[in-house]
Amino acid sequence: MLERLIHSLETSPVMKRGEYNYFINPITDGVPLLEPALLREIGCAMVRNLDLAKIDKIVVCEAMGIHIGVAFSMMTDIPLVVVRKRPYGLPGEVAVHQTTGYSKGELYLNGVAAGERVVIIDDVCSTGGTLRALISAIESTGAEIADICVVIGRGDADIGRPLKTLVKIEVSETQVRVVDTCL
Ligand SMILES: O=P(O)(O)OC[C@H]1O[C@H](OP(=O)(O)OP(=O)(O)O)[C@H](O)[C@@H]1O
Ligand SMILES: Nc1nc2[nH]cnc2c(=O)[nH]1
Repeated sequence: MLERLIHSLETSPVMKRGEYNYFINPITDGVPLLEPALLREIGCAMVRNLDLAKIDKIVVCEAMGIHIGVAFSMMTDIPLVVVRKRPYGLPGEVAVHQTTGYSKGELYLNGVAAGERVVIIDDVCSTGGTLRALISAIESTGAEIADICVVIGRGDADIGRPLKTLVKIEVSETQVRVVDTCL
C-alpha cells in the first residue's frame, strides 16, 4: 500500500521557484505521466482514511486537486465541487485570497450551501495557505467541514484544524524523502 506513491516521490526531481524547493511529481503536477494504478492507490487510501458518514460534497481546488477529487468522487459516489481560480459571478460565489510558498491569487467557491457537510481534499499541503483559504471560504457559507485530507504533507503548517496526510515528506535542494505514512 502506497508503494507507488512513495517511489514516485523519492524519485521526484526538485527545482527552484524563487527560494522555494519545488518537487515535481505526477500527483502534484500531472507530469511527466499520471499512472492509473497510482491514482487508484491514492483513492483507496483516502477512502480508508476519511470519515465519509453523511458527506454531501467533496471540495477540491483547481488545478491539482481535480484528478484526485474525480477518482475519489467516482469511488464514493459523492459529488465534487471544484474551487476555481477565476470568478463566475454566480449568486453566492465566495472569493478568498490564496498564498502559497511561491504564488498568490484568488480562489472562487461556488456550489456549497449552509448546513451541508463537506470534506476537503488536495494534492499537497506545504505552507497551508491554500487549505486556510478553502476553510475560510467554506466556513463563510455556513457549511460544516467534516474532514480534510491531503495526499502529501510537507512541513508543519497550522491550518487551525486536524489535517490527515497519506504521506509526510521532507524536501531538500535535490531530493524528496518520505518520513511518515498513514499506514
Ligand atoms: O500549502 P500551500 O503552500 O498552499 O501549497 C499547496 C498548494 O499548492 C499547489 O497549488 P497551486 O496554487 O500551486 O496550483 P496548481 O494546483 O494549479 O498547481 C497545490 O495544488 C496545493 O493546492
Ligand atoms: N508540485 C508541487 N506542488 C507544490 N505545492 C506546494 N509545494 C509544492 C511543491 O513543492 N511541488
